[in-house]
Amino acid sequence: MAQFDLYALSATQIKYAIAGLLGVYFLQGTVRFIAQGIYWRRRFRNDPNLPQPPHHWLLGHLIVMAKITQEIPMDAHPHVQLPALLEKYGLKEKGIMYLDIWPMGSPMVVVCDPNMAYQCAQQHSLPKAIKELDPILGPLSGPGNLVASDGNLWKFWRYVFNPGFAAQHLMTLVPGIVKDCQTFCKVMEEAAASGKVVNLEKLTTCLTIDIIGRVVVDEELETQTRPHPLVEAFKSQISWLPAAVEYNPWNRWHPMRPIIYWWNQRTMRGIIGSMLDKRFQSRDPMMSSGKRSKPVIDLALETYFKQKEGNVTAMDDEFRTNAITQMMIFVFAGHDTTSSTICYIFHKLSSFPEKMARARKELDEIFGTNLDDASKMLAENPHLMNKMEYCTAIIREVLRMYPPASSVRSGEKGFYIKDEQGNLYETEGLMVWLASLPVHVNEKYWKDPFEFRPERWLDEDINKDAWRPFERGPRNCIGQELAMIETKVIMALTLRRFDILAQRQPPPPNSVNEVRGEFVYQVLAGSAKPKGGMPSIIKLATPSAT
Ligand code: HEM
Repeated sequence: MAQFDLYALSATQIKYAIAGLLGVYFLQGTVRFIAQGIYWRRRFRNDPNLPQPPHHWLLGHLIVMAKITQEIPMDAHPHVQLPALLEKYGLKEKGIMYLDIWPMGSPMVVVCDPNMAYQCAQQHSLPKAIKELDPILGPLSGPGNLVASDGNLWKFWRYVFNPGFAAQHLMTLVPGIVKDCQTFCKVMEEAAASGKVVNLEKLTTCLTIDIIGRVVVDEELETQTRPHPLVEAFKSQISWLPAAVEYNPWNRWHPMRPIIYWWNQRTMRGIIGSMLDKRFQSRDPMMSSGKRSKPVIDLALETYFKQKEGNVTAMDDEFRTNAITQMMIFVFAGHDTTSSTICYIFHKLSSFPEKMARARKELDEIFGTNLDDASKMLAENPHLMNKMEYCTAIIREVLRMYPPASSVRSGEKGFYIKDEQGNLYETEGLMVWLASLPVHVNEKYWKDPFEFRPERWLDEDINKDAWRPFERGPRNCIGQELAMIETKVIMALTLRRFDILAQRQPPPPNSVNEVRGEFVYQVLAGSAKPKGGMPSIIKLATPSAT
C-alpha cells in the first residue's frame, strides 16, 4: 500500500493543501449559513397566522427593525422597541410577536401578555436561553452562573444561597446598609457643593456595590470613597459587552474584546478568589453550627464543608472555580439593576413635584422632621420600613415603567403558548423573550400605562402576573427582597435631602432623543440603564420642601 510521506511534499504542495482545507472550511460555513437563512425565512413565511410585523423574503424582519430604529432613539435598549413595534403593526391585541432578525440575533417569540408569560415561567418553567445569555453574563461571571444555568447545577446553587436571601436574615443587614447610605449622603452633599453635573448612576452604582459587598463577601469595599480594582474591572467589562444587535462588524468582532475580557476576568476572579481563600483559611467556628450571619460567600463554604464532612485542608479547584463564578454573578446582578432603579426614582420624583412632596410627607410622618433621625431609627428598628407605603408604591411604579432586566428562555418541542381564543403558538427552536416592559405597559391590564402614577398601587386592583420586573416562578430573582429593602433605606435617607435635575444629552445619530417624551430613556449596558448614567445637577433640598 502506498504510504503518505508528509516530508516528501514541496512547499507549493503544502500551500495548495492549506488553501484547499481553508476553502472547504469556508464553503462548509457558507453552505450552513445559506441553509440556516433559507430555513428561518421559510419558517416565518410559511405560517400566515403567525403574529409578526411584515416579513421580507430575504431580510426577514431586519427592515422593520431598521425602520423602528429611526423612530426611537438609536441607542435605546431593545426592549424599548417592543411596544413601538406592537403598536405600529397592530399586534397589541395579540400579546405575542414573532421576530426573525437572523443573522443579527436569534429568531424569537416575544411574550407581551401576563397570561402567556405565566405559561412560560410559572406553569412550566422553560429552560434559560444559555446560548444568548452566555455572551453577556459569561464575561461578567463565568459558565454555569446561577442566572444562566439550568437543571441540577442551578438547583444545587439556588438551594445553597436561598437562606442568605430570606426576609428575616435580610433585616439583620439593615444597619450595614444604613451605614453605606450615610456615606452616599456625604458623597451627594459634596456633589451638590461642587455645583457640577455628575454621573448619578456612577454614584448609585458605587453605593449598591458597597451594599452587595457586605451581602456577598462580607467586606467593606468602600467603593464610594476610593477606587476599587474589582469595580473598575466590572465597569470595564460591562463597557466592552457587545450590543444585543450590532450592525457594525468592527464593533461586533472587535479584536481587542477577548483580550480585555480575559484581563478583567483575571482581575475579578483573582480578587474574589483571594477573599474566598481568606475566608476558607480563617474557617469561622460558627460555620458548622449554623448560628451565624449568612453572607453568600459563607453559604458556599458551609456547603463545601458539609459535603466533605469537615475533613478538608484545601479547596477543590472545581468547587473554587464554581464558587467564584457564583460570587461574581451576585456582585453583578446585585448592583447593576438596583443602581438604575434608584436613578429613575429620583428622576421621576423630580419631574412630579407633588409626588415628591407626598413621599417626603410620608417619611416625615414615619421618621420625624429631623433628617438625621431616620438612620438611627432604621438601624434600630428596620421594620419601620414596612410603613413606607407610598415609597413602596413609587418603587413598584418605577420598576413597572423602567424594568432593568427580563428573562430569555429556550423554546421546546411540543411546548405551545396559548392565547385567550385558544390559538396555539409554537416555540421549538426559538428564543422565548419574556420581555417585562411590553407586559408592564399592556393596556388590557394597566390604566394609562405610560403615565407615572404610583397611586395605582394603593387604590387599584392589579393583576400580579402583569408586574414581573423580578420575573416569576422558580427562576424569579433571588435578590428581590434585598433590592426592595435597600431601595427603601436609600429613599428614607436621601429623598428629603436632595433635589436632582437630570440633564439632557446630545442626541444619537438618528437625532431622536426621547421615548414618549422621556429623555432619560433606557440603554443597554449590562442591564437596562438610564442613558449616559443620567448626568444630573444635585441640589440640597430646602427644608421648606420637606
Ligand atoms: C431592582 C433590582 C433587581 C431587578 C429588577 C432584578 C431582576 C431580575 C430578573 C428579571 C431576573 C431573572 C433573570 C433571568 O431570568 O434571566 C433576576 C434573576 C436573578 N437576580 Fe435579580 N434583580 C434585581 C436585584 C437583584 C439583587 C439585589 C440580586 C443579588 C443579591 C440579584 C440576583 C439575582 C440572581 C442571582 C438571579 C438568578 C436567580 C435564579 O435564576 O435562580 N438581583 N433578577
